[in-house]
Amino acid sequence: MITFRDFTYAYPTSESPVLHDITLDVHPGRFHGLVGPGGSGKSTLAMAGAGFIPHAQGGEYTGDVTVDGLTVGDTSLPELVTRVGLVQQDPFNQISGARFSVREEIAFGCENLGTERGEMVRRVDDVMRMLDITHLAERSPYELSGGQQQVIAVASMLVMQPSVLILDEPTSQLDPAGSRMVVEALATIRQSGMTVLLIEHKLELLAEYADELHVLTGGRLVAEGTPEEILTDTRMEEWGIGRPRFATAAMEARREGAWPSGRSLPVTLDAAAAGFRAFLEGKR
Ligand SMILES: Nc1ncnc2c1ncn2[C@@H]1O[C@H](COP(=O)(O)OP(=O)(O)OP(=O)(O)O)[C@@H](O)[C@H]1O
Repeated sequence: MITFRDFTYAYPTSESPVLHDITLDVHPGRFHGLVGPGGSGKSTLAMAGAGFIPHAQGGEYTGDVTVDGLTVGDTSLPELVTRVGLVQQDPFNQISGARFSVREEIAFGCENLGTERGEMVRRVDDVMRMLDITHLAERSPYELSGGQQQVIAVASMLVMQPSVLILDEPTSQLDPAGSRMVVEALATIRQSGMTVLLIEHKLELLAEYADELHVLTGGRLVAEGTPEEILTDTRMEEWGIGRPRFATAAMEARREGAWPSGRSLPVTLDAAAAGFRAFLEGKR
């Protein structure tokens, strides 16, 4: 579990705080999504959750962040790394450089944690299967595409089985099928009790898989709720986030009188199809 309590933070070179009064609970076994326009502070919040802020970045903060009850500011990074994994935005920066093959790269974190060898091999195989990268096992991580490196970065964190996993746009270089596979794997893995916080611009995927969404604009949390509540919020355009295509299509239809009256806007393809079907049935 991660908690933020009245957390305000400024980088060493910032003139004013980048995050303001963040109070947020990310619960075990729940899949939380974080959305916000560019520059709203999402990556900063991710780094604060993983302890890179303040330990690696420095800066000034007030308030608290805790991971599994440990106050991040008072806990060393090596201690935090055993509990919380961060998949950063640029996968290339996350490759250790210390290993030759994808299999060894994925195992690297477990080796550092001292995981027993048989257990480590089993976990690496499981994660590669889950993310459909078994065929890349003997390749060098450096000769892979950006999208493949992103999947390797996710695998390298999942294999350590942290109690909290924070991912900063892990699908930005992936095609729709690859993106869905990664987000689906996160939704599956959280059922084992892992806490997941995903920063993601692909709203349709959040609509389908997340339990709860948080909206960050200008360094402030301005809304939270279910995907249905957040993604159909009339302020989504004003916040610079947009909305799922299915909600936009239904809004257009509603303006034309072609959406069942009183029915809420859909955020998934299935909900949109059901709405249009209900409208057509009502016409018969
Ligand atoms: N190392 C840094 N030092 C000073 N300011 C920074 C640093 N990193 C980010 N910022 C500033 O903090 C603010 C929030 O940036 P952040 O990267 O957290 O936003 P973001 O929502 O993740 O953006 P994006 O979606 O574009 O990745 C921005 O104004 C950015 O310029």
